[in-house]
Amino acid sequence: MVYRFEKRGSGAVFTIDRPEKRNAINEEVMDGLSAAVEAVKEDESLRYFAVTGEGQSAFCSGGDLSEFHKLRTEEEAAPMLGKMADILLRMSLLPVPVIALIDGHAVGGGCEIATACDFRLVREGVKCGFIQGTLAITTGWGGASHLLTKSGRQDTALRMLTEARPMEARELLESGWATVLFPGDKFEALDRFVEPMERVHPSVHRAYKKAAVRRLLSAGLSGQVREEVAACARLWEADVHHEAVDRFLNKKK
Ligand SMILES: CC[C@@H](C(=O)O)C(=O)SCCNC(=O)CCNC(=O)[C@H](O)C(C)(C)COP(=O)(O)OP(=O)(O)OC[C@H]1O[C@@H](n2cnc3c(N)ncnc32)[C@H](O)[C@@H]1OP(=O)(O)O
Repeated sequence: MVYRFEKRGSGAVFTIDRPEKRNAINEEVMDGLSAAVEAVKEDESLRYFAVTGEGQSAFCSGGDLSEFHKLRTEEEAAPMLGKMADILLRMSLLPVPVIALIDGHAVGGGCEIATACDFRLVREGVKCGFIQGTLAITTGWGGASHLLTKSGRQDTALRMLTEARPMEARELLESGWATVLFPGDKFEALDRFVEPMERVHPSVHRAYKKAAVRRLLSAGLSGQVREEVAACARLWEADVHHEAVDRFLNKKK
């Protein structure tokens, strides 16, 4: 199994379990996350949903380039991008707070998954970034739309996207992307984070989350995500993108 979905205390945790691939996302992980999102949506006993990655090397390294490199054209890339963008959109609209528990680097689509969450708990020393630009593509899973919709400062958000570099944890906190930084064990950090929430009746969380969802939808998030998928698919088929992915996949050969 390349993922785990488990209840934990008052919440549920989805763990991407491909540490040897730095928790890169393939179709099987996508299907697992999609099913987990549906299960959380239907389970009224849950107070939160957390997403994390196995091990401390990576939260998630984005799309599995060895698998998705087979997609060559705009028409081939668009369904894969659209599928994950839809899963992340549904995750962001869940009726409970959604938490990214980031214990290792989050790059590319990994950074998009984290951005689609309501909160980002980042271990000190970890780096996160929208590095897609180094592969001559934009974000294709809706990450830029989530970032630009939720971010207080458009200049900060655009800088993160256009510089396309992994950022230090301290910088991520200062930019407002990271909610908190934590030292040490990720589940202790998660428990510390949810403990004050657990003193409040869950119906209050659900009511506030509904207000947050209304704000996202009234800002036109769904349509922006669709446009983002299409823009990434157009760039995907260019030689400059395929050459950059070849360089990554062949770097040790
Ligand atoms: C497709 C959607 C698109 C989007 O819409 O956002 C994307 O996500 S584009 C993908 C962006 N991701 C990348 O460019 C890959 C980034 N990976 C890294 O920068 C590094 O791997 C890391 C996450 C910083 C970790 O570095 P390190 O600990 O030094 O590990 P290695 O680089 O040696 O990797 C170990 C192993 O894992 C393979 N790997 C890593 N990431 C991916 C990936 N995204 N897809 C496929 N495989 C990946 C890497 O090739 C190594 O394999 P072996 O050489 O066989 O051990």
